[in-house]
Amino acid sequence: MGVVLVTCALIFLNDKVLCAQRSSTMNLPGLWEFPGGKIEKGESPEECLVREIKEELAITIKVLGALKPNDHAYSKGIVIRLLPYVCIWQCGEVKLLEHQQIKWVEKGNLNSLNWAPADIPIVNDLSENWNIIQKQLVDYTTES
Ligand SMILES: Nc1nc2c([nH]c(=O)n2[C@@H]2O[C@H](COP(=O)(O)OP(=O)(O)OP(=O)(O)O)[C@@H](O)[C@H]2O)c(=O)[nH]1
Repeated sequence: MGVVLVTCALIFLNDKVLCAQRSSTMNLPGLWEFPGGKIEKGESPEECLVREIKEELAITIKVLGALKPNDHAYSKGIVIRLLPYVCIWQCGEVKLLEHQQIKWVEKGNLNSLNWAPADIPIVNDLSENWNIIQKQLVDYTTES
């Protein structure tokens, strides 16, 4: 059985990360996710993320590094491999082109959202590594 590769962006702005709620026209309506989408033929994960985030939220991001992927088997035998990347917001104003709403969420509130099942290990990993990621982001922004 094939595995569907899906990228997702953990977009940071200061000490918050962007979380997006899937709308009624998407599958898993009402559940929260990190925005992104399926990798197209010939695309790198980073290229996919930059494209998807422009398509979904109309903003430009910079992809900084990968976190641990998570495989999840949804019903109907579909397995998705969710590939999370730490990103920073670069420019543009968020427009909701597909999602119902977004929230900029701090570490302590991540668990209050109703996450898509495939995202739960990623949210846990993010919480555990939050301080390390924050330090890398500070180093990146002071260097550039
Ligand atoms: N983008 C994204 N998709 C996720 C997450 N968690 C999760 O289970 N998914 C699932 O991964 C699959 C791909 O997501 P998508 O529908 O956003 O991908 P896409 O934009 O390329 O879709 P399309 O083929 O309908 O245009 C969906 O089945 C979605 O429910 C997540 O955090 N981010």
